[in-house]
Amino acid sequence: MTFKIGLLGFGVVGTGTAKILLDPFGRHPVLKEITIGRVGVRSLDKPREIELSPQLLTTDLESIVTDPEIDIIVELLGGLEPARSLILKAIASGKHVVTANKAVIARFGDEIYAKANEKGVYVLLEAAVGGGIPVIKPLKQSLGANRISSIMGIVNGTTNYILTEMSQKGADFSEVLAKAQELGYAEADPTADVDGFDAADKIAILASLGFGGRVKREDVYCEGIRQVSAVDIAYADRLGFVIKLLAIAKDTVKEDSDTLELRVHPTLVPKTHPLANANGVYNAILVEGEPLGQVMFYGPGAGSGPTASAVVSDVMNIVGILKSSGKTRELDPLLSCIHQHYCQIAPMEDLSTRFYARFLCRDVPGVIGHLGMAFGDHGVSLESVVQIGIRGDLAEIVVVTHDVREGNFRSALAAIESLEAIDSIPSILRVL
Ligand SMILES: NC(=O)C1=CN([C@@H]2O[C@H](COP(=O)(O)OP(=O)(O)OC[C@H]3O[C@@H](n4cnc5c(N)ncnc54)[C@H](OP(=O)(O)O)[C@@H]3O)[C@@H](O)[C@H]2O)C=CC1
Ligand SMILES: N[C@@H](CC=O)C(=O)O
Ligand code: NA
Repeated sequence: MTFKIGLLGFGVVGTGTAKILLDPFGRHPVLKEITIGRVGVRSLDKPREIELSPQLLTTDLESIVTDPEIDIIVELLGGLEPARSLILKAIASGKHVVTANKAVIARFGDEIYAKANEKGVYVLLEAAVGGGIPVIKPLKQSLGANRISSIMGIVNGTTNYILTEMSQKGADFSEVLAKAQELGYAEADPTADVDGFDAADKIAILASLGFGGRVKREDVYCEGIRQVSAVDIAYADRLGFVIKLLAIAKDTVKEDSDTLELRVHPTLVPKTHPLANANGVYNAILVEGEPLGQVMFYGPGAGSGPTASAVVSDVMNIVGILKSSGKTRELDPLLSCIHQHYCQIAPMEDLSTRFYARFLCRDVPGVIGHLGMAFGDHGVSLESVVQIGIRGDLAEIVVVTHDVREGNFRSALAAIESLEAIDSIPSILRVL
């Protein structure tokens, strides 16, 4: 039996996917039954890493998703359109879909899965989060017996690569970003990586799987890494932390409500924490549930081969189902998506966390006292106050707070900003 896939996109991940499919020796035998039927690209003239028969390549992507010969559509275009419309057309034509496109799923997942369920087809997305790390399928299947209380991790390879190079080699932000683009880690528009949008897409997807409800993408609070400076990386290091872009989804069960914290931001992570040692393009996702406790998924979060590994595993899963149960059976509820309700998201001002803040102060007597008083007035207690340096004619003061309600911390900052001794507050970061 042979199963034909229609590949939409033949870039970094599309090429990696074709490489695996064209070289099945030593891999799972089911791969020998999968062939590439058509490949959709934007430009037919572009030089390609792999030579495919020219008849396979087309710029008419619609003809691929409606081709009766194709069993599975693999969407590796990126971006919102035409990816969304092509996925919907593929579903309407009765095709199963595999996608690596977190941007589309995080925004249009409800529409896509509603149509897929109506049509009785699968839409699998292992490559969309954590690249090559198996995390979607474990969340859907292997961890299904648990009550998940938190999912927290490093889910963007590009920014982790940038932060690692900055902190370990003192590298310059834009040079490292260019290198990440060269290595095929970054999105077509790297703003999605740098400003945290890609990580926000991914945590929206993970939260939906872990907490069993739909998540509106716009509900994810999101800060990127642009404001992380070499100065803060160095202070963090002295204080025993590394700075990581964390994506966090946490159940905050209170007496009368069950809400989720949902956020992406650079975070000071204690060097002893398991997430602190995921460096470079590696991702790490720490899931906590009852009764399991903690489990961590770790591995390459981006790049051609690792991401293609996840794409092809999804294709194989669908082929396995098609081989064993034919095309007419009901969808497996552990592989499909059946959520109906939307998760309630807690407002950021109610978040309780530690903060790191760096102040530039006029070196007048008693400035630390003024800072301490302003914090105290708003119920913010300080874990450490470190007056470390002099920058020009200004004193640089770094504080780390105890856990504090974000709303209180922001009110304290507003009061501090108006103090005569305060020149500016160049950085505010959360601490794990
Ligand atoms: N790169 C990575 O490490 C990872 C990527 N992903 C996701 O995988 C997907 C693909 O990413 P990646 O391979 O890096 O992207 P690339 O930019 O390398 O490749 C995109 C491919 O899609 C084709 N394409 C894009 N738009 C159109 C269009 N409008 N019409 C026809 N063809 C089009 C391009 O054609 P042409 O070649 O002619 O330009 C190219 O072949 C994205 O959703 C990304 O988020 C997920 C995990 C990791
Ligand atoms: N641009 C993304 C690619 C994988 O999802 C990243 O850097 O993680
Ligand atoms: Na994955």
